Amino acid sequence: DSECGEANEAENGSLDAATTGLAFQEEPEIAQPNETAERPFAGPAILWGILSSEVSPQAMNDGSVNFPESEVLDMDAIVNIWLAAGYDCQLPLEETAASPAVTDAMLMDGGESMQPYQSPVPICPYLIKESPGKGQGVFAARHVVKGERVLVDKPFFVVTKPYNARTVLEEFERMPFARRQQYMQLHCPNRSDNTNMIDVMCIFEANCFNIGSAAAMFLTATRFNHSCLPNIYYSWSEKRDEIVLHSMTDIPKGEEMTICYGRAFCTRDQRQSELRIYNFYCGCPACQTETASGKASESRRLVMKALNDQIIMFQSMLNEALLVYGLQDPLMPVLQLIELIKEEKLHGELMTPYRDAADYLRGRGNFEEALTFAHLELEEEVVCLGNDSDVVYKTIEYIEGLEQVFEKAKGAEMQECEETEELEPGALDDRDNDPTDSDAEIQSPEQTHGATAPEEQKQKQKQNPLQKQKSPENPTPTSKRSQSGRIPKPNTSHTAATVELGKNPEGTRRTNAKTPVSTRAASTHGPRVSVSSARNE
Ligand SMILES: C[S@@+](CC[C@H](N)C(=O)[O-])C[C@H]1O[C@@H](n2cnc3c(N)ncnc32)[C@H](O)[C@@H]1O
Repeated sequence: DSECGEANEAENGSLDAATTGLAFQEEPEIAQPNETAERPFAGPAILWGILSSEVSPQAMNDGSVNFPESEVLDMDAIVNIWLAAGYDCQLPLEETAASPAVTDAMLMDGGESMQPYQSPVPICPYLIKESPGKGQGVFAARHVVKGERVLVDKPFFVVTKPYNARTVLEEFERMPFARRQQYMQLHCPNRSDNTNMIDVMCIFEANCFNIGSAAAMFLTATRFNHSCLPNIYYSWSEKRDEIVLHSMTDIPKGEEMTICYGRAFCTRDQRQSELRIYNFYCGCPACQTETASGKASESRRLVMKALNDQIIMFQSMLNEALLVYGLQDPLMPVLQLIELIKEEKLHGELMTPYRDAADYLRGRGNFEEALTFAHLELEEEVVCLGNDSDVVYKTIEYIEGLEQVFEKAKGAEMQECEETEELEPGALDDRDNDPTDSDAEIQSPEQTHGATAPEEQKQKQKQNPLQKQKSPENPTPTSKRSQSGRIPKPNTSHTAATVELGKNPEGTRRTNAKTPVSTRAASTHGPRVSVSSARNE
């Protein structure tokens, strides 16, 4: 039996050739594992121990095994041995160490000191077992800390999109027999007794992940069940050709680890309808709308959806259009969305609005607050994607860019202050009292977009020669308090800011694409994968 423990009901190899037009070649049985192999050790060490009998159990146990560079293991052999031996991660496990974090060093050298990800506890954090009413599921085999890399999985079956039954079956047919066996052992919500072709498609639909231009299946990642309040974030690394799963919160030993198959910013009915293709009804706390907490979640998500739509609309509008229509400050829905996401504990959804806030503030010339949000984004990314992620590198670059413009702006302001002081001693004091200079003051939308009409702005500048129009090209530091020259520490209580739509340095990242791929993060932190029917894309 395989790790899933699920009987392979279908008769492998008997795919109906007459129906599919595909020949189905029998291949030799998979290799049996070493009967004498013990199983007191975890993960790769077990496999390496099986394949290399010279390693002492003690060395494997205390982590002193050095896997020789020359020993490149054949992944197929590993998987077959692993599965045939029935190994999983049900091991005596220790409690845990600290969560990975963004270090000052990482920020100081622009990411050069970033190391390959290392698990705080070198013991497999999960086990796969029956999850009542859901088939198999993945559970915490020990206490898992926030930000741990729970799993890295390579696809074993990939079909280019758009796919159809024929292309899926053709790819299926190309796989070696042992792989087809593994495929057939994956979860099939409606397994038929004799029509394997239908089972192949049913398994595909229930288990495939969108990975950019393709849909892919994984042996272990597919075992994660869904929750609308997930504790695991998954991302697809194009470069490394693997799916990476991280814990978004601390997960106590024994708790199920879940991912979100669909969109987060929508109502229960919308979510349930999107999940229909997986043939189950989600009973997570957010879907139990008859309870008080379910009701609260439902109202939050309704507002989140509205805010998200509003942000998408703002991002597609030009500054001028916002001014003409006198629409509200576009930062406000972003800040509200951030607060609701935090209340709802949808941690994986924070990265995009944090960047949105940073972009808006940067566009406004408020670099200090932009930096604060960029740091918050970075922290979330390290938790959800790992400190070796390309996205993290890019965010560090973004922060560096922001720091540079911030420094430049401070230099310009200092120079201007000096010049003005020479001309008009005492002008600085006036400036400090000038109400138009407060970056921490909230202004109403009318104040932002109405009262600061070009004529009036000119007038203000006349009155106050120190105040420049805030724009990325002609930036003005936010206040004298922000001139410490240090990277501001993240501060979540943001009340600031009059902003205008800034130029998003990475282009428009929000999409309204009809896809179950969650929210707008797709192109920011993506390609974001989703267990979903790739045909929807
Ligand atoms: C990708 S698989 C997940 C692993 C699967 N449970 C297994 O046994 O391998 C998706 C299937 O798991 C089941 N499932 C996932 N999340 C569920 C949930 N929250 N409640 C009930 N069933 C769920 C559904 O049958 C769905 O089609």
